[in-house]
Amino acid sequence: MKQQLDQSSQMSFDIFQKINGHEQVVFCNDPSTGLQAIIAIHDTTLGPALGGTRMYPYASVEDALNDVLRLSEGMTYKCAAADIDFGGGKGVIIGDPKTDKSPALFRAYGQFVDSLNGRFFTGTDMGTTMDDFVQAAKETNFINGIPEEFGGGGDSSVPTAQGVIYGLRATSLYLYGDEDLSGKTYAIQGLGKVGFKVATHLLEIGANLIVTDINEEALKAIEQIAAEQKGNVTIVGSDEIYTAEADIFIPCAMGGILNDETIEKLKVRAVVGSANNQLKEEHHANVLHDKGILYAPDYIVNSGGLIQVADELYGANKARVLMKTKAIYQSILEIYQQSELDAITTLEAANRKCQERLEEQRGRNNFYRRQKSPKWTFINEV
Ligand SMILES: NC(=O)C1=CN([C@@H]2O[C@H](COP(=O)(O)OP(=O)(O)OC[C@H]3O[C@@H](n4cnc5c(N)ncnc54)[C@H](O)[C@@H]3O)[C@@H](O)[C@H]2O)C=CC1
Ligand SMILES: O=C(O)CCC(=O)C(=O)O
Repeated sequence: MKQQLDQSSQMSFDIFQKINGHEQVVFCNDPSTGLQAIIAIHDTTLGPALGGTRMYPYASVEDALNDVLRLSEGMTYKCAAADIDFGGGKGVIIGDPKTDKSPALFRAYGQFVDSLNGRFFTGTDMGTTMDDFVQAAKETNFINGIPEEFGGGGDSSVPTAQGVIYGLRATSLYLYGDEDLSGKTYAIQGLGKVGFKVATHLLEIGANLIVTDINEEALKAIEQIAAEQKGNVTIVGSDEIYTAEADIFIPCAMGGILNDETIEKLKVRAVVGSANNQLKEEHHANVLHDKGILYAPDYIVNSGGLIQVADELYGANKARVLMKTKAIYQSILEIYQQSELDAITTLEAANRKCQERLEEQRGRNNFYRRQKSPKWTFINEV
């Protein structure tokens, strides 16, 4: 017995070390549906936690935990940067989205979300779709980004993709003195919900694309659109995307793709994409900076989806969503300018801005309670 107690106290210690900086981490286990999920709530200084739920065939529980911890922390910064009264949270479901999904699994997940009683709101992310969350929404009200006919604000990847386009325009203005995106070449990694919309828009305006995806159907679909529009698309392998001769690299798949190995290969002038946690580690922002590659902080570029789902919780308003999404353009430009002025990386410039907002608000309410709904601070600005 003694030995068992010692072991368990050792384990608790390790877990608490690992989740240090997070308020709450919930392990969700439902053997009958096969659901194994982790929900992480990083910081509710600004309001209840908000963040999508990812489904991915993680190689280990530790990988899943690492991912959800980092993603939820990113959401705290994303909310602060977008001036949204929500905090950082995220969910991950361990499983293959192609083979392990079922309506029952998402209903079981919905029950776990409901058990948090409003401390965590969630919806789609990589590997999950609106249909999945229509199932989850049968069990809880704390779901967003579902179709309008089910009471949601619709597909959040639409404003996310719009935000990426605004980020690209700001980058183009900063680098080339002209925000026009046509005629340039873009390397896109991932043609899913966000990447496909970005690619389609760029083709429509006459840009050249170099694309990669592990999903053959997505590649065929973009080829077809290019053929219809007489656009220029080159398909490359997963590794070749890093050596693509392009103006801007647009990562729209998984995180950690900007690392020692890949940055070395990059031939682009800037990186502007939707993928969360693009930098493998924070110091990779310096590696990019030293190489003269402009990095648009991911959590600012990809905040369009968050802007929409946060708005939805107060009654969806498309004009307000578009207005706030457009602000990504100005935010990105300001971050580039601040980084140049202070001779710091763009990531540091963005982080400083977020830390200031968090500090300013910390005294107000440092632990969200459901009885105290956050107040919408953004009134009649449309
Ligand atoms: N959907 C949204 O509104 C938001 C998405 N994001 C982030 O943007 C990224 C993309 O999200 P979604 O488009 O929603 O996901 P998705 O699951 O719809 O699309 C991801 C695409 O990447 C492809 N992919 C996966 N591994 C790959 C690899 N090794 N090489 C090339 N392609 C690969 C997949 O086949 C898929 O087509 C994720 O990192 C997500 O967290 C961030 C903010 C909001
Ligand atoms: O886009 C969403 O649906 C929610 C926000 C989110 O999870 C994200 O920005 O990563």
